[in-house]
Amino acid sequence: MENASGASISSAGASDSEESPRLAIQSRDVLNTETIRDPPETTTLINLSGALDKQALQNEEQDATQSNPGQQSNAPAPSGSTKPSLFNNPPNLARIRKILFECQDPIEISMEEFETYWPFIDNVWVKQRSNASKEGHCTTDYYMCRLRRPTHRTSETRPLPAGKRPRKKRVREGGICNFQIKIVRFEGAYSAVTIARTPGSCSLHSHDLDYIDRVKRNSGLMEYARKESVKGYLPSSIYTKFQEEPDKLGEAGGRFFTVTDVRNVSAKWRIQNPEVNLVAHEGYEYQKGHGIVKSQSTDGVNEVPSTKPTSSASLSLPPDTLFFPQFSLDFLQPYLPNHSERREFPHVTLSYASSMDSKISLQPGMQTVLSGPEAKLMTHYLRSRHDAILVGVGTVLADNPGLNCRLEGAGGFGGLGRMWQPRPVIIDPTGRWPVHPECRMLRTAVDGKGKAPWVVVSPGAQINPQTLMMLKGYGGDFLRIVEYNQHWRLRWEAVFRALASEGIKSVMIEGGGTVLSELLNPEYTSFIDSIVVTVAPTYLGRGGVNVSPDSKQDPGGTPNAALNPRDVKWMPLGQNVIMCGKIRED
Ligand SMILES: NC(=O)C1=CN([C@@H]2O[C@H](COP(=O)(O)OP(=O)(O)OC[C@H]3O[C@@H](n4cnc5c(N)ncnc54)[C@H](OP(=O)(O)O)[C@@H]3O)[C@@H](O)[C@H]2O)C=CC1
Ligand SMILES: Nc1nc(O)c(N)c(N[C@@H]2O[C@H](COP(=O)(O)O)[C@@H](O)[C@H]2O)n1
Repeated sequence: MENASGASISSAGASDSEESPRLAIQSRDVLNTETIRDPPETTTLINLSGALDKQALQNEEQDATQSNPGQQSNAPAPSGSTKPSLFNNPPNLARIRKILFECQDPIEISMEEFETYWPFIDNVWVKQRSNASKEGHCTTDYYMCRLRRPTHRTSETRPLPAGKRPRKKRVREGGICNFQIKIVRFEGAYSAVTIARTPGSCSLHSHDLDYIDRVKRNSGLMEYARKESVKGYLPSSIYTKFQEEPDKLGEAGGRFFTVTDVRNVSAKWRIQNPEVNLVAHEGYEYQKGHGIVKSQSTDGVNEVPSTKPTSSASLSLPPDTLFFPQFSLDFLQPYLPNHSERREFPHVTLSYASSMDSKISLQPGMQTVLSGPEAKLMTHYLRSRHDAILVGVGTVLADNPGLNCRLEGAGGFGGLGRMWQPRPVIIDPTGRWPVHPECRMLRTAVDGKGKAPWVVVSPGAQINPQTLMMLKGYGGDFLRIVEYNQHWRLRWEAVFRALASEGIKSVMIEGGGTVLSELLNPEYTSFIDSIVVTVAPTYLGRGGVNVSPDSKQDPGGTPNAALNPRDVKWMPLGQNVIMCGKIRED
C-alpha cells in the first residue's frame, strides 16, 4: 500500500489486521498511577498468559473429578472438606467484559485470550456474516449488538412442541442499539484477534452491560451451570451454590441469573440421562418454603478454607514485571504527548540514558546499563505513553532489545492483549537486522508481551520474501521510505510522515548514538517535541558511544551552543538525575 509520504508498507495479501496496524488499545493517556495501581473494578492485576496456562490445568483437574454422569446418579460428590468454587473466572473478568462491551478503541488480543474471555461477553453480540481470506489464515466475523433488533423474535414461525403456546412478541424497552463490531482472527506464527467497531457503528451502546445481562445469559456462565448439571445435581442446589459466591457470579455477568437458567441447562442433559436421580450438593437439603439450603448439621464443614487456591488468587505476573513507581512522575506531564491534539507529525520524545561525558554505552555494539531501578521504571512509563519506540539498527544489533512496556497492567503484564504496548520501529536502511524467531522482539510478540517491529528500509534494501513473510507472520512489517537527504540518509520528515499515516501519534526515540546525534541537529529540531535524559553519575570515557549534535557557530563564526532545550526541569531519581526539556518551538 502506497501512502502520501511515498512510504509503503509491503503488505501484499495483508490481513485486515495488517491494513490497520494501530489496532491495540491506544488509550495510553489513561495509563496513570491511578489506573495502573488501582484500576476501577479490580485491584489484582494478573498476567494473562501465565494465568491461562494455570487455568487450563485447573480446568483439567476439575474435569477429571467429574465422574461419568450415567454412573454417578446418586453420588455426585465433591468432598465437603474443602470449599471448591463453582466458578473458574479468568483474571480481571469484570474489567475485561467491560472493555469488550464498550470496544472504545480497537483491541488486539491473543487467540487464547479471545477464547477465554469471549464466551463471557457473547450474550451482547449477534453474528451477521463472516468472510474468510483465500488462504484461510484470516477470518472476519461481523457482529451487531443484540439490541439492534427492535423486538424479541416471535416464536410463531418456529415449530412448537405439542401443546405449547407461542410466545408473545415483545417490543424491546429502551429502543434499539446500532453498535456493530468486526472480529478479525489472524492465524500464523503469531496468532491474533482484533476487535474493532465497524465504520457504520455508533460509538456507544444505547444501554449498559447490565441491561444485556438481564436479557440474555452469556455462554461462559451457562457452561458453569452445565458443568455442575452433568454431575447430577439439582438445579435449585446449583443455583443456591452459585448465589453463595455473588462476587464471582456478578463478575461473570450473572447478576440476573435465575434457577430457570439452570433448569434449562439441566433439562437438556436429563433428556440423555433420564435415569439419574438428581440430588442436592453434600451438606445441602430441601427445606420446605426455602428450596435447597445449607444443612444446619453440616454447617461449617464447607467453611474449611481450601488448601487449593482458586483460579485467580494463585496467578502471578511474569518475573520480568516492573511494578508501578510509588514515587511521583508528575514532573513528566508537560513533556508527554497529548493524543487529543490534531497534528501533521507525531509527537517525538528523545529519551536515553547518558553518562556525565555524554556517552550512552562503553563502546559501539555494547549494551551499558546507566539507569538505576527508579529511572528504569520511569522509562517504561514513558514507553507506555507513546505509540512507538524508535531505534537505529545499531542499537538492535548491539542490545537485542525487547522495546516493550513491562509495567504491571500493560498487555502481557496483567493487561489485556497488547494494551499500552508501543510499536517498535527500527531504522535499518539496508535491511541488516537478521529477522529471527529467537530475537527478543519476536519472542515478546509471541508471548503477547509486546508488538513485533516495523522495520524502516530504503528502496534499495533487498528483503528476502521469506524474511518478509516471517516478520509479517509475527505481526511486524517493512516500511519503505523513498526520500533521502543530501547525504543519502533517509529523510526524518518522511519517516515521521509515514509513521503518522500509519496511525502513530507519538514516538519515543531511544537511540542509539547515530540516530540521537543526527536528530539534535538544527534541521530536525522542528520535529522534536521533548527530551528526557537520564543522567548517570559516571564517566564512560572516550571510547564510548557519543550523543552530540554537530558544532554550531553564530553568523560571525563564533562557536555557539548547538542546542538549548527550553522549560528545563531536573529531577533526582535514585542515583540518576532526569533532565526534561522542550525542543520544538510551539
Ligand atoms: N543508554 C541508552 O539510553 C542507549 C544506548 N544505546 C547504545 O547505543 C549504541 C548503538 O548506537 P549506534 O551504533 O550509533 O547505532 P544506532 O542505533 O544509532 O543505529 C545507527 C544506524 O541506523 C541507521 N540509521 C540511523 N539514522 C539513519 C538515517 N537517517 N538514514 C538511514 N539510516 C539511518 C544506519 O544504519 P546503516 O549503518 O545500516 O546505514 C546507522 O548506522 C549501542 O551500544 C547501544 O547499546 C542505544 C539506545 C539507548
Ligand atoms: N533508559 C535506558 N537506560 C539504560 O541504561 C539503557 N541501557 C537503555 N537502553 C535502551 O533500552 C533498550 C533496552 O530495552 P529492553 O529493556 O530490552 O526493552 C536498549 O536497546 C536501548 O534502547 N535505556
